Amino acid sequence: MAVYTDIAEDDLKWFLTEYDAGTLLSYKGIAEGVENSNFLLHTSKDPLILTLYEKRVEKSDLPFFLGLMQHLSARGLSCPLPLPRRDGALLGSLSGRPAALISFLEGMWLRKPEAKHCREVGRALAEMHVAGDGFELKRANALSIDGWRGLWEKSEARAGEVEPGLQNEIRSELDFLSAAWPSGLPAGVIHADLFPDNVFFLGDQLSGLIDFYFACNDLLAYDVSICLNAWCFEKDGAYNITKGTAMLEGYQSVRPLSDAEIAALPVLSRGSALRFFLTRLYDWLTTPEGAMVTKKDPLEYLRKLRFHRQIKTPAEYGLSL
Ligand SMILES: Nc1ncnc2c1ncn2[C@@H]1O[C@H](COP(=O)(O)OP(=O)(O)OP(=O)(O)O)[C@@H](O)[C@H]1O
Ligand SMILES: N[C@@H](CCO)C(=O)O
Repeated sequence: MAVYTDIAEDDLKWFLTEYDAGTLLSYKGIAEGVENSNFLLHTSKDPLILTLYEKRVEKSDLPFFLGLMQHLSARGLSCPLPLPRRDGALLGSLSGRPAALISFLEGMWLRKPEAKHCREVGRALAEMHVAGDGFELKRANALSIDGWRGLWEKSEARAGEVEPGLQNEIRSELDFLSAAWPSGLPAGVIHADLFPDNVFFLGDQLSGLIDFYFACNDLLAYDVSICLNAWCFEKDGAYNITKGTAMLEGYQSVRPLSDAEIAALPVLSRGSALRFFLTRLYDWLTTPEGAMVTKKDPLEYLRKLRFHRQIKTPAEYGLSL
């Protein structure tokens, strides 16, 4: 569960005096999520989410994340909107942590997404890419090609505990990706973590995107590859081409991919599978037993990486070329 930092009611009430948020009626910790501590607040006004930013989030990145939500929301994307304090700041401090209040988004995430939902996600991702245009702050992607080797080196010595022989496989994958990584593709603001638990639906209707705390500037098609990995595989590890087609059609109904972006999809998908493999592997090896966080299986992403490695043409993702 993700409530790393507890808050005292009096501290919270004091914190809320800085905002025009109404009076506090109740608050409770939200178990989901792994990065930050989240609380649902009921007040005499609208419900709110209170987020305390934990140690993996750089404080200097918070203006980018919060400003981005404001920017996207102003352009019509359904995403949480940070509530400004009375002094105009978006960020405050509570229980020794940087803290923000953001609007509560209705909906819930889908445990078993279908192709029709993948189409909606593709469309929303493209809408986010278009809406991100003109956002002035910049944030490099620390978890892209230049960051992977360093991340791998932190786990390499113990990687054999997860699967024997991993060292050679990952080293040659890193060499391949360093040589083959595309340049010159369209870039902009990407979400970078648009997994099912970060997309809310009301019935079959997508109601909004959350969790912009990995957002950064990078290749737009890399974000598409993250979504293919996160949405279009079945629990048994098989790629579902119907979901892939729906996702890519949804995306291209808003922002058509260029030939160069399509050609790069297999390499980008290998990269994004490796990225989630590496962060999961690190967490797997370093999170103490008994910690109140559900550890995510790194091998799920190793299997996806192996799938992308044997792709012969991007048509295999479900694109009609
Ligand atoms: N604006 C919001 N409206 C409604 N619920 C929200 C909102 N923001 C967060 N939540 C709730 O809090 C949970 C965790 O949020 P979030 O995914 O941002 O946390 P996180 O710790 O950054 O997680 P992770 O990076 O693991 O996805 C969500 O699954 C959702 O239940
Ligand atoms: N979405 C990530 C975790 C949080 O960023 C994963 O599934 O590994």
